[in-house]
Amino acid sequence: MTGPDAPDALRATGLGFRYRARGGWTLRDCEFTVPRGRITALVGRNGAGKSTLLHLAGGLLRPETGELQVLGTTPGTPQARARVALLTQEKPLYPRFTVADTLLLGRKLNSSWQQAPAEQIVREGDIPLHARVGELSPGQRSRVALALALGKRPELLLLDEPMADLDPLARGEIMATLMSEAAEHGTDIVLSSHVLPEMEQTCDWVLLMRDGRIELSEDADELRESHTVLTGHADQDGALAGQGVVHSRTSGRQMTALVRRHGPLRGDWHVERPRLEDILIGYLQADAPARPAPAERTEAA
Ligand SMILES: Nc1ncnc2c1ncn2[C@@H]1O[C@H](COP(=O)(O)OP(=O)(O)OP(=O)(O)O)[C@@H](O)[C@H]1O
Repeated sequence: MTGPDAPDALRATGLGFRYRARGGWTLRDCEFTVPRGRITALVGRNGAGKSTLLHLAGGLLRPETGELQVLGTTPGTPQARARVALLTQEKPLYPRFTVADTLLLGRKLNSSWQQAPAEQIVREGDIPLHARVGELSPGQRSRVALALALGKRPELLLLDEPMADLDPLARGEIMATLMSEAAEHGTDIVLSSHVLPEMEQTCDWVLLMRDGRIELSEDADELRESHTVLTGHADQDGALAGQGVVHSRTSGRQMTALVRRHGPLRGDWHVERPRLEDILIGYLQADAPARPAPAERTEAA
């Protein structure tokens, strides 16, 4: 089901999780929605909790507190498994199987299996169908794992750094295939990656994690609209009171700041519209979540 009444691609309320061996909370108080029809960039520093969140969404882990829904269903249930595909960093494949055997297994296990997109991904990588998976390079194995995930023709595709070991040309091809899948079949994609420039053209929703919490879950264009990069004399930083300063740095007398605009700007600034990449880097560089404007603090008090 799509349209305004369709369940969200992802919805979390009070979501918390901890690994038993570790003790402390890995995810805490996560509240967010990702609407349908989006290609989502899942970003955050190493250890922020991205893989854990994707494992929960794929049904490999269970929440300790709260709830996470995928397409309106509980992850890991047969209904969710039929509609959601998760590609983890481990990319579990049978090394003794040939590529053809691997795709055949995908076909046998999935009633919605589509051979054509799966084979396309493999052929684009010049991977012989008779090659054994265990003898492929890591990048080639990534391709086969992606082929398996796409062949399932999922409604929601969860990808955990799927292209980390692919060469730049392969990355471009895979991205293009993912985009055309999303456009043709309305596939929702959540893509965890540290390669921010790749997110610029492809992603239209951002899920940004910090220390196990969700800091942003927002439309990419709204983020671009609401943020500004300011450059000016450092002695006027007081003029930024009331703005949401995400991150700033001073070099000599010059200050550069990424700001979430709240009302008119004071001071004498050179103003630039940031790319999505600039915004994400600003949030990742910040030591703490962006300060709310004082007006909001007053309301909340
Ligand atoms: N199986 C596990 N057992 C115990 N702790 C774990 C396990 N997997 C991850 N963690 C811990 O949970 C935290 C979040 O890890 P996670 O892999 O979800 O982060 P991430 O954002 O995906 O990181 P990266 O960008 O490095 O892939 C980290 O502190 C990590 O050490």
